[in-house]
Amino acid sequence: MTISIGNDHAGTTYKTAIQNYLLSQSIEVINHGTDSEESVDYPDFVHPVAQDVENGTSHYGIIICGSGNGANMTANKHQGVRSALCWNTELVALAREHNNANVLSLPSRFISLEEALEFVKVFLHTSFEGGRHERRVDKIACQ
Ligand SMILES: O=C(CO)[C@H](O)[C@H](O)[C@H](O)COP(=O)(O)O
Repeated sequence: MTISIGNDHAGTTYKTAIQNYLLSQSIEVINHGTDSEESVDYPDFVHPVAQDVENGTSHYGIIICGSGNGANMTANKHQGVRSALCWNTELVALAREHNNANVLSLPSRFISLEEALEFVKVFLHTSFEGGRHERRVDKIACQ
């Protein structure tokens, strides 16, 4: 499995920890995020993640900014990307089960690092339920 990851300065610490966790699970990581805490603009680091998911280079994306909103908005501009902003484990599970989310957006200034790592685990280990949800997810894309 390959995961693309992107973050702004608010997400650097969390990104590094998540990246280390993914590598420990033998998951390939493409790091598009900044590795510095110097102020940057989140779209510059999120569009490449969404492009990877859009074109099939990566199975999933993980994006991190302070509130998670800017990163989420950016990712969802891409066709075929379903990015979910999550701040508890139930939302993460539902994003996979009901929405077949392929990008997880994390608000680093509103969740602990332990929560962020737990959310990543839940995201990766929860399957799409299909059925009635498949019809709805199919209707998300603009014709
Ligand atoms: O884009 C965001 C909000 O939607 C992110 O939370 C950014 O990380 C945040 O805006 C950065 O804020 P800063 O005051 O420039 O550190």
